[in-house]
Amino acid sequence: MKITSARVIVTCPGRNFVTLKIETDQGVYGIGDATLNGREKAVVSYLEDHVIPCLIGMDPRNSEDIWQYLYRGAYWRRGPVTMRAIAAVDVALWDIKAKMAGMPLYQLLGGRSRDGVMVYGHANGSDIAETVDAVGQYIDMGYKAIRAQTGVPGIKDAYGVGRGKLFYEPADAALPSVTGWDTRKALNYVPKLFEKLRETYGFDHHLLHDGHHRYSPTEAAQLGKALEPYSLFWLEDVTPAENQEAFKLIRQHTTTPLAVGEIFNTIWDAKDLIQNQLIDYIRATIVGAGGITHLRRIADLASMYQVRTGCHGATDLSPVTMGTALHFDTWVPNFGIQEYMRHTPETDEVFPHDYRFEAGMLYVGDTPGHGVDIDEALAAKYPYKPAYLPVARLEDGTMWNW
Ligand SMILES: O=C(O)C(=O)C[C@H](O)[C@H](O)CO
Ligand SMILES: [Mg+2]
Repeated sequence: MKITSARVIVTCPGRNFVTLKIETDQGVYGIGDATLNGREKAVVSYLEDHVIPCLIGMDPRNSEDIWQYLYRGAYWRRGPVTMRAIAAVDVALWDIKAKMAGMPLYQLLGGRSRDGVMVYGHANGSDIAETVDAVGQYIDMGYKAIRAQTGVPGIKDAYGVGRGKLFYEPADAALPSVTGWDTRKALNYVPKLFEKLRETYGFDHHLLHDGHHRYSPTEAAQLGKALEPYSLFWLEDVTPAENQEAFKLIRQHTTTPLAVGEIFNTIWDAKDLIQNQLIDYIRATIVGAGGITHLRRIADLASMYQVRTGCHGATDLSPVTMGTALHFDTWVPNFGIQEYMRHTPETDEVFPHDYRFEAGMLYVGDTPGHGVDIDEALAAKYPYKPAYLPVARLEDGTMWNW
């Protein structure tokens, strides 16, 4: 069996997506997501100029060997561009393998470990009152777990406050828009949001919050401690994770569970955090961390330390990643939760899929493969539009982490 062609499809049905389609001499094809929000074209070039020429003629059944070929063979290992390109190839090859076997992908991974996948949605508002309402709407839709982000008085365009009710779409401008940050103001305000949420809705739902890499380790510890009475499911990316040692300090001071890893590319980014039991949830996902082949290694390492999975699932991860993640989540023994930001109806039309939401859970279908396709004719109607993620500055102009 041979790979006969591989093509990159770029489409913007409301936001940009990069998709790889691999075709074979047996008429079976596979689809993989390669979207890197705000830097999409870098992955397009990596795939078209440096990966696809090597793939033609290879046996698509050898997905492990092809993964190693692309990872070791590049010599320049890791990084978001390389690992997204590898992920796209890997997912397309698993899709082909599962289609050839006539099975849904989760069967090839080891079958079902659960009936459905608990997801969390994104509630946000410009202040506490609006955010409390938004959380209520998610509860009414049946969600069991909800991430809550609020605007903070005195902070311009605080992280996580969206333009739409059901999703947050930060990549919104042809050049990066400038947002603000003020740690003191956030530290004073965010605990009040969770106090109000628990007062209003009680303790039956899981609540989550994303610090989005903004706090220092000491400030992160303060926030974790202040949130303890409200029993969060997790506090995410509360400090940047390049320096994994920093989490030791946070851990000494708070029992609020910690989640990290949506920007991780490989097991090496997560290794010390996991082995030192400095986090509770690992957020690495299919498209970010080299596809199924690599993510399952991260999950296996995590399982030894009782760290559970919590795959990233923002709107910049295409339905192909969402569908594939759901197969992974349906199988992975140490599953924790899956993020689920709804895509626009236009995106759902371009990427027909068989997963479905019901009562706070997502369920995979039994279509052979990962169950997500691309309508190429429709995709062609939505040309690429440059869109950057914002940047963040402190009040005095100092550049901060967005
Ligand atoms: O979903 C989350 O937790 C995020 O932090 C979303 C990110 O800001 C988004 O994926 C960036 O592209
Ligand atoms: Mg996040």
